Amino acid sequence: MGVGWHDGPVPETHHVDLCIIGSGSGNSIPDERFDDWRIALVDDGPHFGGTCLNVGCIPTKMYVHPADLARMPEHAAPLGVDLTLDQVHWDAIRDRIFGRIDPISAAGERYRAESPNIMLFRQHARFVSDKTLELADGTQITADRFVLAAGSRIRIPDVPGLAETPYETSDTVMRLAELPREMIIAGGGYVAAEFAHVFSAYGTKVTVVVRGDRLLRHEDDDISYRFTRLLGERVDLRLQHTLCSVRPTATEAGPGVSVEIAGPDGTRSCLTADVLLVATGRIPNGDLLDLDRTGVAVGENGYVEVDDYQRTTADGIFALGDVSSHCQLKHVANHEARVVQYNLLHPEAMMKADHRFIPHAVFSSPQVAAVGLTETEAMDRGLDYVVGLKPYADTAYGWAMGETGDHIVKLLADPQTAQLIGAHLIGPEASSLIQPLIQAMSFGLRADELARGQYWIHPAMAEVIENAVLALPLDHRSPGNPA
Ligand SMILES: Cc1cc2nc3c(=O)[nH]c(=O)nc-3n(C[C@H](O)[C@H](O)[C@H](O)COP(=O)(O)OP(=O)(O)OC[C@H]3O[C@@H](n4cnc5c(N)ncnc54)[C@H](O)[C@@H]3O)c2cc1C
Ligand SMILES: NC(=O)c1ccc[n+]([C@@H]2O[C@H](COP(=O)([O-])OP(=O)(O)OC[C@H]3O[C@@H](n4cnc5c(N)ncnc54)[C@H](O)[C@@H]3O)[C@@H](O)[C@H]2O)c1
Repeated sequence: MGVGWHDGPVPETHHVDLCIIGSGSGNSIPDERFDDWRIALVDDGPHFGGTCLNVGCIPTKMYVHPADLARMPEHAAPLGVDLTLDQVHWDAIRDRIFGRIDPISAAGERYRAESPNIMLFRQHARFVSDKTLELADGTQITADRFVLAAGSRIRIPDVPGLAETPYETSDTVMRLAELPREMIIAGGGYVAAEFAHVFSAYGTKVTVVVRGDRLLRHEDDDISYRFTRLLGERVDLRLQHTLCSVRPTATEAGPGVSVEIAGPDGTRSCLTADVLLVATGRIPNGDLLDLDRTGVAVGENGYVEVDDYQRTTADGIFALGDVSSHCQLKHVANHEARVVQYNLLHPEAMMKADHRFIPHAVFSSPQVAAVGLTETEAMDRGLDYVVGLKPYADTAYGWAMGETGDHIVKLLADPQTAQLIGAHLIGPEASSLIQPLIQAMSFGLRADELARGQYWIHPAMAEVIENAVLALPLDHRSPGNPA
């Protein structure tokens, strides 16, 4: 049986047409067009269906919506409406979310297990030789084609004491038995921004420890500094602080954590809480697959290298999603899964993935959404660009909502071609409002056409997009159009 990494009886061997590693986005590949393919689907996760469904996009946003509701009294009071938040029922929120998600995951697993042409293996897999995969129980799978959809896992920082201290991650924090009274969040990215909103809205006292001078440092400066200031009004932000050490504590109230942090001048201080949430990024899972044994090259920071067709450096092996994409976003993994699916079915006429305009959104409060270049990136590239900026407060719907000027839409455009090159939003419904801007960039619509070539419903919130486009110093006259 060759180079096994297990002890035990002689294992089984299977040959299939296609082997998919990862039941997240990889699971969307087999449809009825693959009914005459023999397929092996391998996943080692505790829940079938990958990150987005079980511990990612879907449950987090199901936590965000009740958090937005819990903040309604704050939003309503300045408008003359007194609301009171009586209580947040953590167990009811949690059980609604997982009462919905867990059966979907289980049904998905059952469906695949019962599919006549699919063998489902719920084990860890790694390559032992060219196009030969070995599972934890020693089963070997050879395949004509492989799809690596193995995702990413949480990066745990090397902090003294952390390994000996109970802590939470995004994989675990959503299933806590009780709402924490106090929480320390380490990190200043997506996960920190979203959970700081969720838990503080539910009533947890949240402290966020961030290495840099702001959260969401990859956003445009006008957005990230604004977001940091606004979140700082609701939670205790320790900017420019590093984690020195962590240790478990026990008080009358129960077990907890003590975290020593150091500020920019080296001054040390101590934070305590009942829960520590580590939110310091994710690393791709390629390193756990022994990819060198099958000729798959791994590039910078451990991401599997792929070409425009999602092909790895090994013939017949494709990769998609977090294992190969620096973006680590579900809509990117979904797009790439569609590309891989097409290319498996059409090997003679493959299609390319489209990575030109990848948007993202942070579902915090306020929401943040962006696509394209930040102003700093445009400057660094030496591009000629113009800026259009509009506060929500300058639009009729902004007046209705009592907007004060904190929330903005900022656009960058090329003054020669009038093409948008970047869009950055912070404010209500940013994740939805950005869509016409993504559309304009994707289809090459000029900014002046976008503003004046269609009706914008008055006085809807989307007028802030229209007005931001009109604020770009371009010639917006376009005869014969609705406006
Ligand atoms: C808290 C959180 C919130 C998020 N929110 C959003 C959001 O709002 N919007 C958004 O676009 N993205 C969001 N994301 C990111 C998104 O979830 C991921 O980009 C996406 O799920 C990645 O999909 P994938 O198919 O590449 O990998 P996954 O869905 O992670 O699937 C990989 C699967 O492969 C299995 N696996 C890995 N290695 C092996 C192996 N060697 N053998 C067997 N099985 C293996 C894993 O167990 C896993 O089930 C969020 C992520 C997190 C953590
Ligand atoms: N709305 C969304 O689309 C969404 C939501 C959540 C997560 N995600 C995805 O999940 C990924 C993981 O999210 P995340 O917030 O964990 O990662 P992130 O990359 O967004 O942020 C990581 C943060 O941790 C900090 N950090 C890294 N190492 C550290 C260390 N040793 N000590 C202290 N701080 C450290 C970084 O400076 C950064 O602030 C994201 O990259 C994103 O793609 C997306």
